[in-house]
Amino acid sequence: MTQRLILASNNAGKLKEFAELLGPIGFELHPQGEFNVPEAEEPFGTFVENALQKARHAARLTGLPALADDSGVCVNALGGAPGVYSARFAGEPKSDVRNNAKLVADLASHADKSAYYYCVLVYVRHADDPQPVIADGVWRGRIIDTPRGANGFGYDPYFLVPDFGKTAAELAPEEKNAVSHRGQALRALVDKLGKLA
Ligand SMILES: O=c1nc[nH]c2c1ncn2[C@H]1C[C@H](O)[C@@H](COP(=O)(O)OP(=O)(O)OP(=O)(O)O)O1
Ligand SMILES: [Mg+2]
Repeated sequence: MTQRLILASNNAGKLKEFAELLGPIGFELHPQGEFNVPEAEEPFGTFVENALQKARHAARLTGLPALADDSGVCVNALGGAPGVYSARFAGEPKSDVRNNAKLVADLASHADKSAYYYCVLVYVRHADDPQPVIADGVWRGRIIDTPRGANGFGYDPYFLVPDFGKTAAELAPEEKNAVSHRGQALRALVDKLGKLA
């Protein structure tokens, strides 16, 4: 049986990855934009609080179950920055180009380029769901200063994945989904939903 689900995101890169991951396993996905849901506030200092806020916001405005993703890149030499502030690292309005330029500049004087992507997903059955389903994922790599690849989104052209010798933007979509922070989190979430069903 297919399950209708609102994706509580306006990020086209995320929406594409969710469609690739969830479409084939029986979810009928609707980006929140289809319901004219505006972007939720993300005022918190933790990924999980922001994801919960986004999921509740979409569920409240649509009356449907909602899935939200809050994610970012955490750089060890920068004390975990940009982390939860990844989307607005270089200020408003959000810009991947300026975020990546700032990341490379901030790291220039550091030898340690290690980093990881983090993703937390929150699923709510309705806005006041007392049992949100939560799962997360981590994907380790390092930041390079010259972009490579045209796939993916965000920081992907600068995120080198040692196991592949490629950036996340050089991986095919299915390769990225198989190992990424988002892919890991989503498989864990689906597993939990199955157990609850
Ligand atoms: O796989 C990824 N590949 C590249 N970059 C990524 C990835 N995953 C997260 N990121 C970056 C993009 C953005 O700078 C931030 C997420 O910010 P975040 O607030 O969660 O998303 P967003 O504002 O773009 O869309 P929305 O809140 O509507 O879901 O981390
Ligand atoms: Mg956001």
